[in-house]
Amino acid sequence: MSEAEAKIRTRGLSAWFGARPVLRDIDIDIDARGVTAIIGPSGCGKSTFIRCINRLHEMTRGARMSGKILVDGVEIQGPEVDPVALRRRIGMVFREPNPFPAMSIRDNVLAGLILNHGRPSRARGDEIVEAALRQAALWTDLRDRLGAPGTSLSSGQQQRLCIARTLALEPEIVLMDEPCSALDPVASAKIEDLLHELRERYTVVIVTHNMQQAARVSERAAFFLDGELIEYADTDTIFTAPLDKRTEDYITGKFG
Ligand SMILES: Nc1ncnc2c1ncn2[C@@H]1O[C@H](COP(=O)(O)OP(=O)(O)OP(=O)(O)O)[C@@H](O)[C@H]1O
Repeated sequence: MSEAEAKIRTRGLSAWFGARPVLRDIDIDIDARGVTAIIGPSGCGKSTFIRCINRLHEMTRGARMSGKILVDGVEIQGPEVDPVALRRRIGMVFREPNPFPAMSIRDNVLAGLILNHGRPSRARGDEIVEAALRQAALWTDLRDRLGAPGTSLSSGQQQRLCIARTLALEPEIVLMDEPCSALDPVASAKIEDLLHELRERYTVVIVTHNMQQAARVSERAAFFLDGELIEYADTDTIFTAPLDKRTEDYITGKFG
């Protein structure tokens, strides 16, 4: 993987909560487009890693990071980078579906845009809502009830609505933190199907504790342990011929 091609590059990325180190010296290059899975046992720093990439980590009291994160070769921590603008380019989907309860489905999709740029015209809003719901595979189901509350949907639909809300901002990178952990297997399968579509257009980085899911949805996988990046390779290699014994022990279920 050449450095010039990497969409996201970290060099010596370390992170702390208070005095406690949770990421140590992570160097990784993530190519544009496709899905990269971040795997590893609970507490190994997976969420912290992706929260550094969109500068959410630094919003936590007492949390800090050092090292470099580059997106398209440009450092994202510099004082000249506006974290809010950065988060439009680097969207995030969280574990629990979190649509805004007081808002309609339509306004939920537009929420990020309204916050950033004000309410678009009716016609432009319609276009954005349709495009985002289509990408989230919700348009056919929801086109006739866009005025209903976002919370009237099933939890799987709510999570896809949150994905639509992220996509409405036309991000380049989509970070997902265990997006299926609150969903049943059928709803999880729908999100996985969606990932197969999104990989064509976006650079997706997904944290998952589900090995089968990582194997199904990702092209590349990074195994973290105790805040360190132990191994990073194409997903087939990680699952069939890992180089590091610790990766092998983890993927074969010996710990974690
Ligand atoms: N807000 C916080 N304050 C203090 N420590 C935290 C905070 N959030 C996470 N940690 C600690 O930092 C370490 C890394 O957490 P992180 O959530 O990044 O791990 P993870 O691999 O995503 O874990 P899990 O799979 O359980 O979510 C853990 O030991 C966790 O307890």
